[in-house]
Amino acid sequence: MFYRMCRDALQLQHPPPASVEVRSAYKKYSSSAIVLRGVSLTVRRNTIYGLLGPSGCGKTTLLNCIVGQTKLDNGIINLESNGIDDIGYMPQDLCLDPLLSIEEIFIYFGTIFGLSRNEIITRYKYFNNLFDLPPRNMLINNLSGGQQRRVSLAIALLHNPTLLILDEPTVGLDPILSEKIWLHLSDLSSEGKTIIITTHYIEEARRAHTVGMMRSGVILSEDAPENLMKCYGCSSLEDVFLKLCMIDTSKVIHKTSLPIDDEIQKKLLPLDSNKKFETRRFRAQMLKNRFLLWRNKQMTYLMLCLPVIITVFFNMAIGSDPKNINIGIINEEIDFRNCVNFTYKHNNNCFLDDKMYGSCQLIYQLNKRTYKIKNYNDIEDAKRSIKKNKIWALLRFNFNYTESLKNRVSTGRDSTDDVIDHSFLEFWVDDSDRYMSILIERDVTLSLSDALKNLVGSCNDSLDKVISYPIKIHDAIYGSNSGSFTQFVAPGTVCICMFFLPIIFTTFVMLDEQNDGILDRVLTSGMTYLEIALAHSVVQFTYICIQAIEILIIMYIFYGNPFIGSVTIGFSLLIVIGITGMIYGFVLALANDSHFAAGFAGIGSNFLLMCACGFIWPTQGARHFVKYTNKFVPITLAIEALRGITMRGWSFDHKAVYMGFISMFIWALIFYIISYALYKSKKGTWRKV
Ligand SMILES: Nc1ncnc2c1ncn2[C@@H]1O[C@H](COP(=O)(O)OP(=O)(O)OP(=O)(O)O)[C@@H](O)[C@H]1O
Repeated sequence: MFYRMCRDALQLQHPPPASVEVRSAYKKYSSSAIVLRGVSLTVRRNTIYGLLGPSGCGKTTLLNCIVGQTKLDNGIINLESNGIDDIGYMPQDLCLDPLLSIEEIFIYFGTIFGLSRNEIITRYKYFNNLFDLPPRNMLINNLSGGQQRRVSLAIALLHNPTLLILDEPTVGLDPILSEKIWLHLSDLSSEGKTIIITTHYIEEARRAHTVGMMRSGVILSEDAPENLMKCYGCSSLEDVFLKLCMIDTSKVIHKTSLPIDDEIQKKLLPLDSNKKFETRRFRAQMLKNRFLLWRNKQMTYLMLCLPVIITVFFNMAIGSDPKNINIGIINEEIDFRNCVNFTYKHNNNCFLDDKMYGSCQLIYQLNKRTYKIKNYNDIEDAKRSIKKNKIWALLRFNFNYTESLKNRVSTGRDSTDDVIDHSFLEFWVDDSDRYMSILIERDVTLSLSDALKNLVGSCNDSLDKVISYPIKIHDAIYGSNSGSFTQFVAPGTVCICMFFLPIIFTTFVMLDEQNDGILDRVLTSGMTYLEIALAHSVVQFTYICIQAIEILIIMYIFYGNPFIGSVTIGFSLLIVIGITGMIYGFVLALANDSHFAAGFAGIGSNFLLMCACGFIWPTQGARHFVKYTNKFVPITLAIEALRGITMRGWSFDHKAVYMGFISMFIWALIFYIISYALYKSKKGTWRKV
């Protein structure tokens, strides 16, 4: 009561109009974290308003609400300023990109606010003089805490805004510099600026025109410092604050529910009415990207080298048949060391007339296919060797193997059971590695076929035909008859590379943006998520094009994998895949708050995708529901399309090719919708809470 009378007596007759008005502001982060409990304050035009209060009382939350970064649950905020460019906000933390230099930070924020390069340089020189800034080429990361705060303050003042909101600008600074800052703020207020400043140093706030004392989410008192001291009969603001706390604590602390009157914010705050896209801000973001690419050369090299490394390693490691495989032989018809004494090759000999051994012929053919032969006498001993992985397979020739073959060939269907039995080659294999066992079986069968051809030699023509398989294999319609596994997997590898690399880059770059409040500060400067995403897309698109060219050159020119279709269509498909991967990267960045979680989600989803997309195994071989759903997995149809383009020369008019494109467009659209929905639902850094 006494205070009110005293205040009324001291009140100015015609106070300046309000520049910022907050009425009954309520904000809670959760039911147990009510931070603002009906804050009301008035900041007069061209004055300095010192917002004082202990740590955690809600000062930063209130400032965030004023700049529009955080939304009130209840209450009204009225700002005199028209647009976001009218506000200069210095957050409590640094919130500046640590990898940029001071000069680059000035250029970045200056461009956001539409300053010309000359204006930026002039402003830099001015602040350099005023705040004694470090050399302009120094990285933010390498500055001391005090130097960082000075740069941060200079950035908030850079575009000469009418309303300045400064969250503890003097914390940690030496007294001379704090003094300089306060003097400068006083000059600014007399030049027509309005300033809200928070500080822990209560006495420092004596220089403010008005002081608001805040505790537990309410303003306990608000007046000129000298009025407060006079009315409360104190000699310092510290004492006033102590007195206020003792008077009001009980009233304030227990007031936890929201007010009944539901007056909500009606007037749009500058951030809300900000345009979604402005060329100057897009240009600023592009500049920042360029600075960061230049600074972060390691990342740039990695993005350019990774496709090359993956493609080279793929061609070196995958698809070639294994060589020098150990195979055991039990040869009962002749000591295999003596094979060299007998005719191996087709020498116009006929095994019906000459002394030739079928076992020796087969060993010769296996040697030609680089198999290493190990001799065994005992079958159990040889099987033990298979179990110990010393040999992969075992072949056993009966003591009269060649003789039985001769009889079988000569007597045909009249051959006895013994003859038939002894003419069989016995074969055991280690099937724990299915691909190896298939290869060995194939090679043994082919070697046997070649060995038989040599054995019959020039016996007579019909015999040659009788012993060969009853099939005529003509030239392949697509591909070659001797196509390798590499050629089958190459399109899948290319598509996965083109899909996966943009996912990693986009996810990590977009998550980096939100690190340490950097995004918050930039958004508060007016930048929008759309501008950031578009500027990133330009960089990513450039990478996608370069990566596609690298991969095509290495996979199809350097390593000579078949590519008989249109290069333009193949290249376009890779670009579409890359763009879809990029949009999926946005989804991961929006769906996860940390690099760690996004990394897991990215690697996990890609692993699933690789299993189902037919990259390593034909989709027709999938089982159960995967068989019916794998074509709906991203890039399955794109891989089929690329295989059609490269191996079969198909063009756009072929269903497989246009379906590959259509499927990628649909997935891009789905990812876009998901990322948009995530963005809309996102609270915190990306959107206002
Ligand atoms: N995003 C959030 N979610 C939940 N609680 C939050 C969030 N941000 C702030 N708080 C809580 O709100 C309270 C007020 O925080 P705020 O940062 O506004 O205080 P402050 O007065 O600025 O403190 P200081 O001077 O230490 O910066 C704190 O208890 C804090 O833990």
